[in-house]
Amino acid sequence: MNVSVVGSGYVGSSVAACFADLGHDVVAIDIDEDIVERLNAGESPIHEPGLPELIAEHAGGRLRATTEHAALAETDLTVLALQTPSREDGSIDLGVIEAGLRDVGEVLAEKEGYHVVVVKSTVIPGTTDERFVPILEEASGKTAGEDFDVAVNPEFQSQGSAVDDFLHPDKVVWGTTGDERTLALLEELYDPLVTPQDVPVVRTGRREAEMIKYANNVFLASKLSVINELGNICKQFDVDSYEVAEAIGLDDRISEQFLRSGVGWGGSCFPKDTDALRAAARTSGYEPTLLDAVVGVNDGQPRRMLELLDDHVDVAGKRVAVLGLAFKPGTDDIRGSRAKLVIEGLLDRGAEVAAYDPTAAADAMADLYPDVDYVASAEEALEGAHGALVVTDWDEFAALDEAFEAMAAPVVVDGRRIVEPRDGITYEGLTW
Ligand SMILES: NC(=O)C1=CN([C@@H]2O[C@H](COP(=O)(O)OP(=O)(O)OC[C@H]3O[C@@H](n4cnc5c(N)ncnc54)[C@H](O)[C@@H]3O)[C@@H](O)[C@H]2O)C=CC1
Ligand SMILES: O=C(O)[C@H]1O[C@H](OP(=O)(O)OP(=O)(O)OC[C@H]2O[C@@H](n3ccc(=O)[nH]c3=O)[C@H](O)[C@@H]2O)[C@H](O)[C@@H](O)[C@@H]1O
Repeated sequence: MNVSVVGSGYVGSSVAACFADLGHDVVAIDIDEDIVERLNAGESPIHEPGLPELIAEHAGGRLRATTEHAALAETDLTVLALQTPSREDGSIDLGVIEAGLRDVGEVLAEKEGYHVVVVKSTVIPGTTDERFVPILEEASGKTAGEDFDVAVNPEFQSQGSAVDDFLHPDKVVWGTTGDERTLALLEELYDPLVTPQDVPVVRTGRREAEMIKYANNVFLASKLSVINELGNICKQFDVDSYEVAEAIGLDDRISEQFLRSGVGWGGSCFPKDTDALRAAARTSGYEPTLLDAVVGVNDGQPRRMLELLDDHVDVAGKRVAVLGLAFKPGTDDIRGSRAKLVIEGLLDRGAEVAAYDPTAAADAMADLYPDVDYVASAEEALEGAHGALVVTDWDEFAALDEAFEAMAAPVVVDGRRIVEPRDGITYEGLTW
């Protein structure tokens, strides 16, 4: 089928390439000319394993990109993958997505035939019913449910494994009003994915689909804060929290996944989604006390890391290595990265920070912290350092060995349990 994807960032570019790979003709629309040029040149606009290969294979064939929203008129269905960032107070900022919806609505005004707009962005329950549908009706002059429809289809892919997650999902969620034409188009869109793998499809209402996305992310973030708090308590009692996690993970009701404790969860979504849901809950008159604590524990982890370093060295005026800047391995994204709090803590202490990440994450970090020395290798960061803080679990940090010998004071505080303790270094695990 002919599909348009509006927004070709982290989600949109992988979703567009994956739908093309599933056999659809896809046009990716973005206002960023650089992204459009790269996609049309067969290049990935982001660092994401497997994505360059898919884009190279389909660009110029089933995948094309444009800055012109008018292209969506030639498609049956438009997937919206626009950003929904946080405002200062943590609440969701709908400015970009609402502007994008107006662009879409203006094209729908001219289009003949039924069209479905699929909201893939993460939005607070009720947003599609109460804000998006009226915007589309006003911009198009048409009636939802008659001339066009809006469905909610949240995305559960993780950065660093987005392509694999998209092509092998645990579930697919379709929030609709129950309109048969809309469901038929969603079935056609997802059939090449769900039928061969028998993927569970959750057919639900739009508000429920919106909430399912938050519940999924906030539950996982909460699970991490629980294991981080347990890890902090383990450290007090000289207990290895990873042994504890391995044992409790054998209980199917707990499950082994998302039990890696350490410097905490970051990323483009866990922080913004927990904040947005807390803010929305408060506005609705409900105090989300547990979720407040979930965020509180998370914010405390980088501080604990710095305090562990303080126990061994006074870092004022000394070089300290920060290993890893991306919020997780497999991505160059620094949104919500714990490295920011770690760097800020070190700069506050008057340390000279030498930071390394294997991806282009350093370029983005340099805009925020220009005084940090961004170096080209972990070895270079460690050379002459009076301490090393391991923030991202990149595999290459596990392979570091003799590099620690070049440190001026070999104190390693590991926030991800990626470095092996060894003779010659003072090793502190954050939660073990
Ligand atoms: N990043 C992730 O892994 C995941 C993100 N999500 C959700 O998906 C949504 C998108 O997130 P990201 O892809 O990370 O955002 P992003 O910021 O990487 O991408 C958004 C893209 O939309 C483009 N854009 C902005 N206005 C436009 C317009 N009017 N017309 C066309 N393009 C426009 C921007 O240039 C940008 O390339 C968010 O709601 C997020 O919460 C959901 C699951 C995973
Ligand atoms: O809405 C989103 O954007 C996405 O958010 C997360 O995906 P993502 O943030 O890309 O990556 P995760 O693997 O979930 O990691 C998030 C953070 O948790 C941390 N984490 C993860 C797992 C773990 O055991 N311990 C741990 O500290 C990671 O280091 C990272 O900082 C969810 O896992 C996806 O399902 C969701 O679609």
